Amino acid sequence: MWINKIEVFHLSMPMKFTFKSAQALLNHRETLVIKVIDELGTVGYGEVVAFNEPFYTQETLPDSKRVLLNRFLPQLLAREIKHPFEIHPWMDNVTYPMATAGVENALLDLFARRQHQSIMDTVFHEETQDAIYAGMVLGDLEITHLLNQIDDYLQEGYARFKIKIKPEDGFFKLKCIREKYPDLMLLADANRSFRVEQIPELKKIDELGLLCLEEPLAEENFLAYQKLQEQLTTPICMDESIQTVEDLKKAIQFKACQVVNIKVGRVGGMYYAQQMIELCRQHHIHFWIGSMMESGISKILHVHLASLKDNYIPGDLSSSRRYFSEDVIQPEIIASQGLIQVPKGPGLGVEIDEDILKSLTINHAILDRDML
Ligand SMILES: O=C(O)CCC(=O)c1ccccc1C(=O)O
Ligand SMILES: [Mg+2]
Repeated sequence: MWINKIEVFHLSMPMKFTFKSAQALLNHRETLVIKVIDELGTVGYGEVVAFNEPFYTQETLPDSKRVLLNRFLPQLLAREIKHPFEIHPWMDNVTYPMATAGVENALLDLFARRQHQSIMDTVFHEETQDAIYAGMVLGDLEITHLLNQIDDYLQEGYARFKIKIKPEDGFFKLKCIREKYPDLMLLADANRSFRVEQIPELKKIDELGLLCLEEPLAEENFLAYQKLQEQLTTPICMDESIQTVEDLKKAIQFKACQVVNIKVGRVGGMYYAQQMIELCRQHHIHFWIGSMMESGISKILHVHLASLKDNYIPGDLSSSRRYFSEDVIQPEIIASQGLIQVPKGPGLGVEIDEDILKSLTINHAILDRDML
């Protein structure tokens, strides 16, 4: 197939509240939506989920946008493609995993639509669930607010909660939650905020029966993680510490973690996400699906991935309305009684509302094969 036209929509989505983690404050979300159109007029969408600031990983949205418009997208228009994964040898997934993933995801959506297949059926050849359990992520909130939010979302049907923590009060908050809800499915994400001297705090957290502890250490070496995992019963979960398949192999070799949070953008696309899932399966590492406060285009892809039957826990996947007052996909994502339906149609299985997409766009670029 040939890609004849590519559109890049730079979105700015106002958030309904300010999200706070150990590393960042976020009150609006910018991403890039990539729309690809082939010679038959088939359309596919993908999203580049880099943040404006490098608080999570190194790639920033201005970097992704520059490399896409100057290099990746003109190169894509210039070659025939038999399968979306063919882009990986020449797109730089180490420096620009999120840009690469956005392009690959758009091509996969298009490719699957061409084949009249769901995006999961084009990549994985296995049975999947029709619905998945939703999971709520709560930022670093003041304790009474945090407990109230848990009450509210429990009533809405959410059963799994992830709390963003920092060294100063992470144990205190988790202990309060545990006292009120002894059986809650609970995990914590420290986003690399604990220094090695603060390991005693992590040992206290270890007593609270968490499903896993995500990215506890500021230390970026797997030996430190190995030593920590030896001292903890709670499984350590890696997120931003694993960006490439090589990183995952190293983490396995070091026994640095027992669990991996998979996000398609962070790892450079479904091609790598699938390789990582297979590696996890071979080495008895648990995996589950994260999220990045993105629009429905990337989030619904993660809903699809979370439909693999051996996910360790429900993902960071909640209703579109949790963060945004409107979503660019139709139907939007709805967690009802704690469940999200997995779309069945071709590609991502959802339609894009171009009116909403355009209303959220702050910059729009069009590349055409005729212009090469
Ligand atoms: O999308 C969500 O619901 C929040 C998920 C989350 O915690 C997160 C969101 C953006 C960047 C990094 C992370 C993370 O898991 O560390
Ligand atoms: Mg995380």
